[in-house]
This record gives sequence, structure tokens and C-alpha cells, in this order.
Amino acid sequence: MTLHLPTLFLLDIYMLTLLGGLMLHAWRRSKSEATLGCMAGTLLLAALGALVVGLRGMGVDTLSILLGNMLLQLASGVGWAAMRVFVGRRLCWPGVAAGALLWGLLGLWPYFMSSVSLRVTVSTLLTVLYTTLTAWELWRVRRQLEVAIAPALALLLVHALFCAGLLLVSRGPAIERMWDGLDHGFLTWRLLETFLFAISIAFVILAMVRERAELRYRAAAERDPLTNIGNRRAFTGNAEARLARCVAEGRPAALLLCDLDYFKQLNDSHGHATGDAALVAFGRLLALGIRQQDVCGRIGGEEFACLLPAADEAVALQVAERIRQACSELLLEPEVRVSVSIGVASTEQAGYDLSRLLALADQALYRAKAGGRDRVECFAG
Ligand SMILES: Nc1nc2c(ncn2[C@@H]2O[C@H](COP(=O)(O)OP(=O)(O)OP(=O)(O)O)[C@@H](O)[C@H]2O)c(=O)[nH]1
Repeated sequence: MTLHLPTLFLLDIYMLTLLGGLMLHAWRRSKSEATLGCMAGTLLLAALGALVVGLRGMGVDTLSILLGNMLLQLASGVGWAAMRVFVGRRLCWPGVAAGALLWGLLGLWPYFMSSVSLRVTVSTLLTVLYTTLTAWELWRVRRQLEVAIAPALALLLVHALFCAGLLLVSRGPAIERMWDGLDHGFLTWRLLETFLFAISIAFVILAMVRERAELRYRAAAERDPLTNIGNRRAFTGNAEARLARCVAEGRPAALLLCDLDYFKQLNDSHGHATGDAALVAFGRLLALGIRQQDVCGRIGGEEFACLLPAADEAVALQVAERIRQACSELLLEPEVRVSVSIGVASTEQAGYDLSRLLALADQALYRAKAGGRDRVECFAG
């Protein structure tokens, strides 16, 4: 295939600059995402490198070969850095600059500067190395990452394989002749592939960063920042889903409504910090004391709820009593303790409607408070 090389260079430079600008803009809007900043750096460096390499034949050949390729290698290094930042690893500046520095050193060797095929081989091998390293960064944390990484991995691997394969099939005289206008095959394919790869990887990385940010915002919106357990919204959503499953499986469920006793008094006499410590300690106690399929959350100031799927009233009373006992053993400060009253309701009386379960558990809680607090009561219909 023969395409007009200057046009391809222009297309690549235009696309890399445009994508780099878009990344820069995205990074400015969400400064916490350093991956976007690195990606902007990669794309803009690659655009500049392509521009300088494209100046070849305009009387600045040595500068074009040396500086252009150093910029392209630096772009690959920064691309690797972008992925390290994404997966939470520290930047490795010597590694980022190694390709560019190697190229600068080789440029001092006259034979290297006079051999097109040697230069193309070194440049391609460095590109393959950086691309493989970038893919490896993703692969090694594939189980920890919560976003889809398959598209990025596939793109990186195809890019590495394509560059290596192209080098293998166009070795020797074909490469030596490519700048003389006799054989453009290698360069044409490289520029075309760079064009497609740059567009694809930029969008895939942008999508990964966005997906992860969205997941984090969603998780934060459903978490109580003080106790780090689910808030009312999360509790309601998860509890309704669990109740629906209990209906489908024909199993009962029970709800515990827990309210710390004399909490206003605790705040007033020991300060809000102690009150907060009591909430944190009780939240942890609850989260550690329930089974994996149970759902708990802080649904109000000092009010917590816990849905126990597949538990009848008798089991729920046992769990509630265990929680009450553990709470009474919490020592917030020397001599400062807190107790909890718990109301229990089960689907046997309330059916599978969450708001009805909460209402009946609230009545039971009222009885526990009225009965002297630090006790468990179940709804007595
Ligand atoms: N420290 C702290 N206090 C809170 C928080 N949220 C709510 N509170 C306080 O919790 C207290 C709840 O007081 P009440 O509803 O009167 O209940 P109580 O004092 O526990 O009385 P009983 O429930 O009847 O035993 C209020 O003083 C709220 O200001 C919080 O996040 N941190």
C-alpha cells in the first residue's frame, strides 16, 4: 500500500495533538486523576516527536533523527508512567527516560546514525518494550482493579505484536530504502497503526479513568463517612434487594433497629468526640458481628439497622442479644461506657415490606426504651 507520507505525518500529528489537548482538558477538570495528565504528556510528546521526525529531508536530518526519536521514546516512557499511576504505583523516572537517553547515547555512534535499519530496529524494540511494560502494569493488578481492563490490554498487546511483526517482515533493504521514496511500506503501516492506536488507547484509558471515578463516587455516596458502614440510602437499597431474594426463596428475614442509649447525655457530658467514638465503635461492632449476607447501616444520628436474611424471630433475638452484650462491654474511655436498645421485627409479622418492618421494629425499640433501655424487645403484635 502506498500512501502520501507527508499527509500521514500531518494526520498523525493533528490527531495526537487533538487527543493530547482533550486529555489535558479532562485532567484540568479532575486534577486528582494524574493518569490523564500523563496521558496528555504522552500524546503531546508523540505529536512533537512525529513533527520533528517528519522534518527529515529538510536540511535538519541529524536533529530530526536524534531529537525526534528521543521525544518519541520519551512519549512511550510517559505512557508507561501513566499506567503505573493508574494502578497506584510510584513513578520510575529513570525508567521513563531510559529509552530517550539510550537513543541520545546511540546518536553519538556514527554507524548508528548512518544505518536506517539499525535505528528502526532499536526504535521498534524500545516501543515494543514500553508497550509490553505498560500492559504488564495492568495485568499484574487485574484482580484488584474494579474496572474493565480487557480492551486496554488487547490494544496494547496488538500494538506490541504489530510493531514487532512489521519489523520482522520489513527487515533489511526495504527499510534502508524507505526514506529515499523507493519503499514506503514500513513507515506507511507504522504511521497508520499509530493513528488508530492513539485514538483507541486514548479513549479506552479515558473510559477506564471515568469508570473508576464513577464507582468511587457511588461508593462514597453510599457510605457513612464517620462509621464507614452503609448509610440510609445504601441500607434501604441493599435491604430491599435482600428481602426480594428472601421472598423468591421462600425464606423469612428479620430486622434489628438499634439505638444508642442516652446519647445526648454522652455528648453533653463527655463531648462530641466521645460521642463520635461511640458511633464508630458500635458501627465496627455491628459490621464485624454480622454474617456476610446480612445488611447493616447507620440510618440516623445514633440509630443503626440490620437486616438478617434467612433468620426467624428466635434467631434475630439471639443476634440482637449478642450485639447488646458486646456493646455494653465497649470501653470508650476509662469509666465511659455506652449501651444500646434494640427492637426486633420479622417478616412473620410484617411481611416483606421494608418500611413496615422498620415501623414494627421501631415500636419494639420504643418498648425497649420504655422498659429501661439496654435491652432487646421484639414486636409483640
Ligand atoms: N457525637 C455525635 N452525636 C450525634 C451524631 N448524630 C446525632 N447525634 C446526637 O445524638 C443525640 C440523640 O439524642 P436523643 O434523640 O435525644 O436520644 P438519646 O439521648 O440517645 O436518648 P434515648 O435514645 O431515649 O436513650 C442528639 O444529641 C444528637 O445531636 C453524630 O454524628 N455524632
